[in-house]
Amino acid sequence: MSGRLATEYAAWKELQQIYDEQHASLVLRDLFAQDPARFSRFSKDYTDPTDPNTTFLLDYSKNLITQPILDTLLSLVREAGVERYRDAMFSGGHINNTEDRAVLHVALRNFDDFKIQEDGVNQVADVLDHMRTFSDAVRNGVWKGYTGKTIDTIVNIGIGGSDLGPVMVTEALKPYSKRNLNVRFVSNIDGTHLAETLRLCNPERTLFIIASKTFTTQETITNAESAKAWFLSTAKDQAHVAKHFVALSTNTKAVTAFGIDKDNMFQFWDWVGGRYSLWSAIGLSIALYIGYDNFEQLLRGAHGMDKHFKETPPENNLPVLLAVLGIWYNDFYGAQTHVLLPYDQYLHKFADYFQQGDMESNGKSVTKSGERVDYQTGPIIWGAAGTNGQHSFYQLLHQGTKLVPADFLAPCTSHNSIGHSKHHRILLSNYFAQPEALAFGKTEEEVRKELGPNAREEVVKSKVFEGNRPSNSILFPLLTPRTLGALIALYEHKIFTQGVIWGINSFDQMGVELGKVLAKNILAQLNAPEDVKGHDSSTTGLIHYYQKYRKE
Ligand SMILES: O=P(O)(O)OC[C@H]1O[C@](O)(CO)[C@@H](O)[C@@H]1O
Repeated sequence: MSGRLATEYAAWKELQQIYDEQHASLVLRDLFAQDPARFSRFSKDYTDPTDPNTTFLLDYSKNLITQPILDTLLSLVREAGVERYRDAMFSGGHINNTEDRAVLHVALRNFDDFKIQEDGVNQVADVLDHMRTFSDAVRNGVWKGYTGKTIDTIVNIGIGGSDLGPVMVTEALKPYSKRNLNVRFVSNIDGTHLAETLRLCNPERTLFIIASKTFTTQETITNAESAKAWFLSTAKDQAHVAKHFVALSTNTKAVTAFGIDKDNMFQFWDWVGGRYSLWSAIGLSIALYIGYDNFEQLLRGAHGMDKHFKETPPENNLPVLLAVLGIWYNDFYGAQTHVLLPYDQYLHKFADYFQQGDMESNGKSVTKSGERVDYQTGPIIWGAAGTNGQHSFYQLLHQGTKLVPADFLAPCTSHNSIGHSKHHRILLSNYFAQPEALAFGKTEEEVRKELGPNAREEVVKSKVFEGNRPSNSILFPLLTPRTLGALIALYEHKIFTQGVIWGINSFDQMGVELGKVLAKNILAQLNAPEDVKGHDSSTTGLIHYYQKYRKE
């Protein structure tokens, strides 16, 4: 167990010194002017080691780095033992030290390549087989509802990692779906989410997937109970539940207590973290929606990236490069956030997904050995699909006072070539233009030249773009299941690498517990004003106000 403070590393101290001495002179305009080979120096073509057709380009030349800075960042990787930790993860080491668990989402997409020893790993193939058989049966119409009709709607009930991955991937891979099968997601405990979804469902033709690793999550279990009540209000007979409810969980006892047949349960294991679980049985809604073969392609794409991450030295290792660039801004430039900007409508949930993936993993302030960090850890992740973001928050990205490192992602070819790809050409012209504008800006001199000698001073100043705002660009031929798998795994391993450098445990989520406990206590006090006890005056006042105005 490492858990060393990152500030103790020699490379960290060196980076601080480099930042102090050089940051004022790290100007992208100059760096590009000085080095005509900057793009080829700081970009990499990725080719899946298991499939030459899965490729993408990572251009990281528009970052505030020089080769010596990058070398020092990579020394930090070596000093922090990233490679050792990576190997420990891949071999089933209990790197989730607070919960004493292995971290083996890589075993879910391994296809017998890496040798991994851990209970349950030898069952992965069986669960995948179960998923294949079941999803084929539903998609082919062999699996029927209680009145003999085929299934036309899947409703996944789950939250957090049991929701966000399937939501993101089913949106991203919509072109691969069988269009006569709808997939819907209910996550929020707010009854509106379930009610509005059920309005769109026919109980005779709806399959509910109850997705919960623990099968104790209040939101999911409450939504599942209400969905079952809704179903039984039409189906009447409890025996019909078996044809319309399946469970994805590690908790067999709770699943059977809920009334779901053991045969209709898809198993996974405690070494699969919720936010890393879309590759497991939690991906059943994905397999149902896009077909098992496409789901397997997604897994294979992720496996290719796993192999790259495991076998490539840091200087050519794409997740490692993204990780250290993030650290450079987060810890030395003081950037608080990182924005994900996919120029692909199908990826419109990508940032939402990695909000949990990154922030639940690296939003920690003590090291693995329990020491308070004296530096910044995980950034705030946010974003939106281009070009919508441009008409919303890009003003701040270009001219605001905050530094927001950005990742731009786009496919060279769209799945929808309407207008002879006119839309896509316009979209991509923006994808190319925005990082350029962020990096190189527009000088006062350029503005004056453009506006002429009579321009008002305040107008001139307002039109200046300082530039020097860093970004990465990721460009891929087409958004396929395999490419998406690779991209997700790229970011997963970036998060892993950063967590190791910061010395934190990226695989627990203690920070979500306190609110849950307080809510449970408050729920028992909501009936009468005299029950409201043990709170501060603000919380008490808020609950009293609610009690005065609520209607059942
Ligand atoms: O799958 P479960 O056990 O219902 O948990 C759902 C989510 O709740 C959390 O534990 C906390 O938000 C997440 O890590 C997890 O993805």
